[in-house]
Amino acid sequence: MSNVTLSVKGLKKEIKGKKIIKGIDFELKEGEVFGFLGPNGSGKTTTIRMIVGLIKPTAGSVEICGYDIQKNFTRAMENLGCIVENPELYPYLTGWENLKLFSGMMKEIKERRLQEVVQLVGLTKRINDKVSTYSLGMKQRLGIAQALLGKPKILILDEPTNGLDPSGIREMRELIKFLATSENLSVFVSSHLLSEIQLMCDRVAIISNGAVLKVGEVRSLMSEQEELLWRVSPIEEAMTVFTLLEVEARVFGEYISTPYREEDVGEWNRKLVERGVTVTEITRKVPALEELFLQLTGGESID
Ligand SMILES: Nc1ncnc2c1ncn2[C@@H]1O[C@H](COP(=O)(O)OP(=O)(O)OP(=O)(O)O)[C@@H](O)[C@H]1O
Repeated sequence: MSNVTLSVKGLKKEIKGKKIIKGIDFELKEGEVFGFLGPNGSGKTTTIRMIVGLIKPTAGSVEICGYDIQKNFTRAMENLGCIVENPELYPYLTGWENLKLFSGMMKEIKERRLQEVVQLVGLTKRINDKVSTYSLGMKQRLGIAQALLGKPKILILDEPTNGLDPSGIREMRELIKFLATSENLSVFVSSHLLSEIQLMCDRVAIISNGAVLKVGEVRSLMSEQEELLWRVSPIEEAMTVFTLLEVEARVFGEYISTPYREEDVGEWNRKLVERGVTVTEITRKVPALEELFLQLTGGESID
């Protein structure tokens, strides 16, 4: 997992004097799902458009498998598959015909590869049906199949679960994780939903206002356990109650800290009150990643 496939350094974009991307850096490694998380308007799409060569950076560099996109564009792009806006599909053709047409525009794609990508995205049964009969999730998967035809090392997906129903979201998430592990692909996924990133990514970069605020492993950013802080009186009596309940509790200044267990909070509170403890406040302390994202979004875009 240590081979770097994509390296973004000091990337900036200014449009009409407005600094949209303010010098961002991150790397993608082989076989990982990398989340690009930020509220709407934070600069995710602009960054992606620069990575895939749709717009030119004002400054900085993008290297794909060691090829600088400014100097070696074709070589760089051979290693990259992407769906930036909606995938280009012809609804009156079948899935297979769409793939065939698309592969005709690329060099040396064998029929065998077409079959492989169809299988990878789980469309074998429906591939000979017209695309107009596909669900949005199936269209997205066909788009991913197209993007995989040239055996890229990196797959870039801009908000891949947007507009999908819950089962479509789950399937897309599973597919993304599967592609990273089974094909050793680096998958770059942008999203404005923290919950999505938590469920499918190994690492995450958080972008706000055109700047990357944090890059890190999702697991370590999440590992800070969720806690409950109890403001209670008297503290000693409350500690006795938690001990009797076999809850791991510790005194924390004027508070008692316990693990957060949604299903038990009511019961613990009742037991405290029964023993004559006054509970004046119960606060849930969220993990670092969620807290940071809540601050960025003002709590609005979070699921
Ligand atoms: N061509 C442009 N001209 C002027 N401003 C632009 C242009 N493209 C993007 N912007 C501005 O740059 C900022 C970042 O936009 P961008 O689309 O990259 O954000 P985003 O994170 O992808 O959000 P969303 O998910 O809403 O698309 C926004 O404020 C947007 O209005």
